[in-house]
Amino acid sequence: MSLLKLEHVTKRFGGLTAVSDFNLDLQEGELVGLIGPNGAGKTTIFNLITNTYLVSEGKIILGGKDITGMKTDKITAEGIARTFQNIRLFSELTAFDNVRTACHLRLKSSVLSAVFGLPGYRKEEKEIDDKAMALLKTLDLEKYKNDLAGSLPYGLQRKLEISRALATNPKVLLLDEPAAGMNPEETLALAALILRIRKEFNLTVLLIEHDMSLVMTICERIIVLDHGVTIAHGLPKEIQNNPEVITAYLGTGDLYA
Ligand SMILES: Nc1ncnc2c1ncn2[C@@H]1O[C@H](COP(=O)(O)OP(=O)(O)OP(=O)(O)O)[C@@H](O)[C@H]1O
Repeated sequence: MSLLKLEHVTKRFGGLTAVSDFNLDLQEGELVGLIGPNGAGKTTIFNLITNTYLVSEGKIILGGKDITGMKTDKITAEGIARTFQNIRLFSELTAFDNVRTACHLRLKSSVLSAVFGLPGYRKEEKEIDDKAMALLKTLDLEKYKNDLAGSLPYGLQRKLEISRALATNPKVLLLDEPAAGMNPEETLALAALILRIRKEFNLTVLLIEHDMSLVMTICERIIVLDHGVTIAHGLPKEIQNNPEVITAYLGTGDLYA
């Protein structure tokens, strides 16, 4: 079943067309890779899906509902979560509190019940603590729960970002270069982790990644962008042998990294 659709999506920044007539039909449960050389328009697509940038043209549809132009927090509530290329954590908060704050995005109690510490609010706070702890466990981060996020090694910060994204109960998870800064061993573990959380949380995943070993191993299909234009779309094997893709990457060495 189709879960997330982008129809003829275009984004212009003044005279620059960062994304041009982009189409995507993400099926429920799929893991799709979005690749392309630097500046191809990949992160812009994430920013369009989450309405961090307003589309210039086109539509974004989630589960049959048009979410184009919807406020970013409503899009989160509709079930889309993301991580960022440049990690965005509260570096002065502990790992636990980072996940807790993300869980609060789904809090149901009113401000009034929070101010007066009413039972409903206290119950919800306890549920949030439990959920945050469970998420840290899922990502093998529980032993770092009291460490400040900013003090964690890069690879662990990336995992903490994923646990924050999961805290909002997403249907669709947008991962923006989750392997950046990871060594080959960590990247291998990340591949297993992405597959595991997809299953455990019934996720549909769109993955931006420069690490081709990761993309080619775990993605079921791949979309390739170059200068905002989709130049190829297919199975990992097809993409690896596509002459246009090889040309786009020529000189970057990324495709066979
Ligand atoms: N807010 C903005 N204002 C103006 N131009 C922008 C803005 N955001 C992105 N761009 C431009 O849009 C193009 C696509 O950028 P984008 O960050 O989406 O590429 P990318 O494929 O994610 O690249 P990378 O792999 O290096 O992260 C680039 O030319 C970039 O400079």
